[in-house]
Amino acid sequence: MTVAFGGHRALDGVGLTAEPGRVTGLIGPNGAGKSTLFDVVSGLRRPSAGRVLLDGRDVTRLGPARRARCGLARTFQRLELFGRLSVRDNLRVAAELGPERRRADRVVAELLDRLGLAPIADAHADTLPTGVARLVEVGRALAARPTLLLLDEPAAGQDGEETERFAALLRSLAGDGVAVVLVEHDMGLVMSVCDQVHVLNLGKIISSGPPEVVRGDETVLAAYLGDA
Ligand SMILES: Nc1ncnc2c1ncn2[C@@H]1O[C@H](COP(=O)(O)OP(=O)(O)OP(=O)(O)O)[C@@H](O)[C@H]1O
Repeated sequence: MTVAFGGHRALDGVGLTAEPGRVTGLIGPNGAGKSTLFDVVSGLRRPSAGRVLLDGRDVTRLGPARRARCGLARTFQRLELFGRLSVRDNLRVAAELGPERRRADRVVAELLDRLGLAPIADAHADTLPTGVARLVEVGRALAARPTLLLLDEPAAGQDGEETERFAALLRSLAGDGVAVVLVEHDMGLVMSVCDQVHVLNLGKIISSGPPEVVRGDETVLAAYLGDA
């Protein structure tokens, strides 16, 4: 896909595949184009060129709501929770719109438990520390029972212990068959949970491969040091 803002190409012929049962990492310096790519995949932005396929179906012309019904869910770098609602109700809103709306109560209870949020189920979202609020946003995405889950910096604001629990959650989601795409600046998390990592720089993929290969790629190091 390609996205042009005037003469500037935020994405320039970028292609990647997210496989079911795999965690796919998307990393790159600030401004590389990661969030723009999520916007194109989730339908918030039309690409200037290119296509988005979901389970082989071309969804490029579908809006975000239709794509959500096809099994796509995402979180946002800037939190988009309903601040005046409780943690439970944030999850419930999504569960009641999802494919299991008839058993929304059970979906919410299961997610509160799986994400360790049960003790704070009644807290208002706008009272939560950022790291916990991000987890609620992940929970809200999961309430839609996605087959493709896009996570935009979900671990920002989490402490070490929270990040470790979060890594286990990501692996267990992949174990359930979800295709997870992770945009994240925490390299420890990316390298420990991803099966495949793509590195974006200035709108182009400059390296792809398993974490251990990408980590040793000199082009990647140079891009992060502002040299590529
Ligand atoms: N609406 C817009 N209009 C013009 N330029 C934009 C717009 N949105 C993003 N850009 C530009 O596109 C490029 C990619 O931005 P994007 O937010 O996708 O990067 P990113 O990799 O997600 O960065 P970060 O890690 O800082 O979140 C940047 O140069 C940014 O300034």
